[in-house]
Amino acid sequence: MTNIIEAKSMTKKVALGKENELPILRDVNLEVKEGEFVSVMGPSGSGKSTLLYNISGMDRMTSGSVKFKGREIGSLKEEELAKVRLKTMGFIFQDINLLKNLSLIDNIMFPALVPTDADKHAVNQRAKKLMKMTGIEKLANHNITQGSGGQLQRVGICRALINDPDILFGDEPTGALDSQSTEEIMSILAQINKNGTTVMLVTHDVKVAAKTERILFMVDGDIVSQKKIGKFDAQQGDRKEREESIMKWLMENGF
Ligand SMILES: Nc1ncnc2c1ncn2[C@@H]1O[C@H](COP(=O)(O)OP(=O)(O)OP(=O)(O)O)[C@@H](O)[C@H]1O
Repeated sequence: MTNIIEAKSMTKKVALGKENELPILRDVNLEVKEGEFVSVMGPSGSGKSTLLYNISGMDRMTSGSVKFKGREIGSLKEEELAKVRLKTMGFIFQDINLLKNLSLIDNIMFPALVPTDADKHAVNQRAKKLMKMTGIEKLANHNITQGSGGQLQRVGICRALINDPDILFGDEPTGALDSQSTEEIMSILAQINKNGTTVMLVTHDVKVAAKTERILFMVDGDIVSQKKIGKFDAQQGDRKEREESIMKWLMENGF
């Protein structure tokens, strides 16, 4: 299978006062295959979010190489990079950041209406289809005060998918949700992945990681270990074994 992401010797340093630099990513190498469902775990402050932001071009790495679909993103100008992000990457976060003056469906449509020649009707149809897929079609004309956390995260997912991205990045997308909503969001993400979209999530939650197929473990700005567990299939009934094997592996890695 082709790599959608290939990162080599990626470093990120931030200035600490006038003369010191703090390394946040240290020589990270990473490959993600098209269609994979990957999660990133690790202690707080180990650089998980920074990794996600730097491979997606939301932040600029200090040195190294990141190829997205074979294209070096570090060499793209800001405007070109913004286009790549808008058209080929979707992002979901713990804080969903919806616009409060827009209805939920308008929030979802928003990223697709950035190009001035966008076909509004087609975008509206796609937004409705996504809302149906995530089970929130009845909330189209509601505003953000009228949805639960889980429902609003589904809105966030629909918004992230409106431009039909190749990859969906999530930074703790279930971090603020109860266990039932977390389950529902993970089922939706699994379905999206099954439909062909690559998914990469940062999570602290073993139950979330157990629904992904490969887990990366970060310590002090580098990926120090990884565990492949294969795609999750709810029918197989091995959820507990998956969670236990991840916990064991995390403990072996000193987590
Ligand atoms: N712009 C910045 N300036 C200074 N320090 C930063 C900056 N960005 C990140 N850091 C530091 O780099 C480290 C890694 O941050 P990051 O948010 O990537 O970690 P994380 O593993 O995602 O943590 P958490 O699980 O707590 O969200 C942290 O110590 C953080 O404080």
